Amino acid sequence: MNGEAMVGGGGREAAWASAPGGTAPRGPARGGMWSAIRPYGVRLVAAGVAGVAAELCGLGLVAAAAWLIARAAQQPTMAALSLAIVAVRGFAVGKGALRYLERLAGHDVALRALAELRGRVFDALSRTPAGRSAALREGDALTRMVADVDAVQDVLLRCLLPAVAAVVCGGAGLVVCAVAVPGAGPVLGGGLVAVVVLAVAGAVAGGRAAGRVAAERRVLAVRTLDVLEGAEDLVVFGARERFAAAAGESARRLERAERAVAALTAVVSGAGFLVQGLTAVAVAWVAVGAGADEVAVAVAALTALVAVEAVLPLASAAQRLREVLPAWRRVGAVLATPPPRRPRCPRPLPPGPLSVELLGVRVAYPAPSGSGAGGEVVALDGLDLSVERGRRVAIVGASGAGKSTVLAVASGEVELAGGSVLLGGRESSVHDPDEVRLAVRGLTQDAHVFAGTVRANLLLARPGATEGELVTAARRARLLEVVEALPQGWETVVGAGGHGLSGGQRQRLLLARALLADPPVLLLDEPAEALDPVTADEITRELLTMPGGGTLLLVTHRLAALGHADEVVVMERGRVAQRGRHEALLAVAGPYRDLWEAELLAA
Ligand SMILES: Nc1ncnc2c1ncn2[C@@H]1O[C@H](COP(=O)(O)OP(=O)(O)OP(=O)(O)O)[C@@H](O)[C@H]1O
Repeated sequence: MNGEAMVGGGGREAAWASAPGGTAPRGPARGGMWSAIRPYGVRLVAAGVAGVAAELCGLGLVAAAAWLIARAAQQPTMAALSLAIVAVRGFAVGKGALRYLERLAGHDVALRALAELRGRVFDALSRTPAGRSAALREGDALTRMVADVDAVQDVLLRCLLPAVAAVVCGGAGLVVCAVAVPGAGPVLGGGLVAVVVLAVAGAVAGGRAAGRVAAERRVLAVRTLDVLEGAEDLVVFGARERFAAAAGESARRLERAERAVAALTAVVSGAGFLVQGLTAVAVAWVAVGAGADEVAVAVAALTALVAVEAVLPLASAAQRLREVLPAWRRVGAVLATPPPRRPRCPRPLPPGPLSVELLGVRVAYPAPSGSGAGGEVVALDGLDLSVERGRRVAIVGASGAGKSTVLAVASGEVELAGGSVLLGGRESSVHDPDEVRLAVRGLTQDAHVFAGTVRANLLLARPGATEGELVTAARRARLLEVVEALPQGWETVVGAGGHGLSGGQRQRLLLARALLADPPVLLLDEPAEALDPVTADEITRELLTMPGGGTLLLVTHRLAALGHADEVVVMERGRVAQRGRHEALLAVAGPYRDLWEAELLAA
């Protein structure tokens, strides 16, 4: 989690004044995918109408042309043909123009809806609770963001619009055919039903293959990301070939699954053309048998040909729908992430440092997928912890004891499975979540260095900071000596993720940024982790003794400087095992003394 909360859903928020319970969810309206498309409903209907009209023009063109050719063979006067000639020209021009309009309006809607949807998915991913975000932000999330969201375009352009046009045009063809030769109507009806059955059968048969394609794509995305992001580690550990081979195997499995889908598509299309030809022949045969004249026979047969052709896209639409439905559902699931709840009348936080109280807090993360553990990992198990305003408290404990989760709970970044959090004496839920996020923040383990100058990275925390404040924060974080040694000082440009800085320099920059923010509750998660022990202890001492500042919750593995902390909290398996002053804790046998002795031994 990034304590700086760079990403938020503010731009797309909707007021949910009618939500019950005094609080209202914040963010985009629920309703998932359709709510992103609904604003463009008029354009979508226009695209549908244009598509239907284009198909009808095509039908009219063939029917009028058939009539014209057959009638011309009877050598009537020119006047008897003039209307049909105009109609043929009109239908031909109309078909082209309307098809163009349909494509224009359809793609316009699809692209607008995609842009809207991408923003919403991005918002939803950014507010996904910590437990779930770990899985979502991997390669799988990348697939969802890109391929799954793109699939929505296909639902509109390749499923919905062709299906509407097919149904209307098939029905119109049936009417024209039945008017030309009444007995031919049921024959054409039979052909149309056969195509619909073929479409459904193709979609059902292709469902499993489409599911395999989607699953293989996901696996390939995750493996590709592993190979790209972990390239250096893979080379160091000599595992590059193995990982590349696994990614290659994934790509081959995807290819096989896609071939299966393509083969089925070819079979369904071939069968569709066969039905089309047979239907036209059968209609002509029935028309001749019914004693219709050659004009009616030509009109009925060619209309049947076009009507079935118009319905043929149903097969590919149904198959594509089967393929994109899982993507549609996955994006829907991401969008269904409940937005943080915001009180109807948020209470302002009191000024100055705030007290923090965690009462019976329980936090459970879903067990990592693929771990085989199933269920959940309990990170905090009924934790009670109160920190008075302005106090500087160190939180220590073995790895996995729940220290970082305590910080995430205090800043409201993680969902509680039980208990409550009080800030400044009031339930934190009565405050605006954005205000809480600004008031309770600092340095998290996965804080990010942005591409830009060192100065810009620091000012991100407090754009209005003076040069003096900048220098003080940098000095406290031992960043000043780093800045002075850089070629362009504060204006030195660093790459995304701190590229161009050493691990320790990056850590100092992130700490300086957190100190510059100077919030009412400062959270620092292992701020000196990447530094040598002497500097780490110096910085810890500085953080615990610096004048001013807010309430401090400092997670650390270094105990040497904790004599300066107002209190040390020792955590074990999601609970507070011990708490008190450093000296008092050392005086009794217990986990703190064990940690201390382990540190001495390591030193
Ligand atoms: N996103 C997550 N998904 C699943 N489990 C998680 C997640 N984050 C933390 N956990 C689990 O919750 C427990 C507490 O994690 P936490 O990060 O709070 O421990 P910690 O004391 O800060 O550890 P460390 O000192 O190693 O940073 C651990 O068992 C961890 O595996």
